[in-house]
Amino acid sequence: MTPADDATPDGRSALHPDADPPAAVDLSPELADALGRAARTPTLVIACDYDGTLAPFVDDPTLAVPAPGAIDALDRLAGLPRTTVALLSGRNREALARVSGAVAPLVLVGSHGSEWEGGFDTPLDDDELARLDRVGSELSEIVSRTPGAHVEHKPTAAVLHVRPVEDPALRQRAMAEAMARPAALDGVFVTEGKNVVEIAVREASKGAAIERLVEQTGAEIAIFIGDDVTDERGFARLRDGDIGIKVGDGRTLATHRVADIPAVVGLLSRLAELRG
Ligand SMILES: O=P(O)(O)OC[C@H]1O[C@H](O[C@H]2O[C@H](CO)[C@@H](O)[C@H](O)[C@H]2O)[C@H](O)[C@@H](O)[C@@H]1O
Repeated sequence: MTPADDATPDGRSALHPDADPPAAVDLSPELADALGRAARTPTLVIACDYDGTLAPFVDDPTLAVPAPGAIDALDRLAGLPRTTVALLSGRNREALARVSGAVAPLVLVGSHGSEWEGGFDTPLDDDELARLDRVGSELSEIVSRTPGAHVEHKPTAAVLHVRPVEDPALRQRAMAEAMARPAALDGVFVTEGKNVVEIAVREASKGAAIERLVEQTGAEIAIFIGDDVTDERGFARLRDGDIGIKVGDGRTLATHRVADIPAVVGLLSRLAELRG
């Protein structure tokens, strides 16, 4: 099925009719203050990670739809003056568009910040293509011996997924083999995420993507919300006065934290009310 096959007349995917927004959420006083400041700033960028931030984790990445109210809150914000809202994901851009159902004016940035509306700034050269092919083959060989595992192929990376592998020993073995072999090749960039090892032939950073959004818009404040280790590269590049929000547990460079995805939807809705 192509993206157009399941599109509704407004261009949004029929996979995700938006549901009612969640109940109001309790925010820390510090985060409530920060949102107030963001609401009053003339030009604002809001960048959100996707999986684990707007969409709950599921075994099949093609079925990871947004939480109820998430896209609605982002749409409300994106409809406000001088407010740029981006989905900033490790997924390739086409997959991000399909699962999220997000359409313009929401900005979609894929492949950990390196894939924009016009594609990649520079296409892969022959060496990179050959390396990507080898990484994909080696991961496929590991998958052939690991029931439940699968490989996700992206324009600049291949990803080993082990979330559906029931046996923890097999899961661990597959991850270890990926780290010992394709991830150890010269010229690859490795990211260990939640039940995934991603092996890319191009380096990408969500931090650089946030900086690009800020540069394009002249935003005084950028908000970045994310849950995974890859999102730390985004938090690390925020400026004084920007607002980093970590979702869930774990060490982080973010200045604020919320418990879960419903809290993300709640804070986005609150921000839309304050700025609207
Ligand atoms: O940067 P993100 O938007 O958070 O994307 C990170 C990776 O997300 C996807 O994998 C994760 O979600 C899957 C679906 O819920 C889950 O099965 C997997 O275990 C998670 O790691 C996506 O498939 C990857 O390509 C992204 O890099």
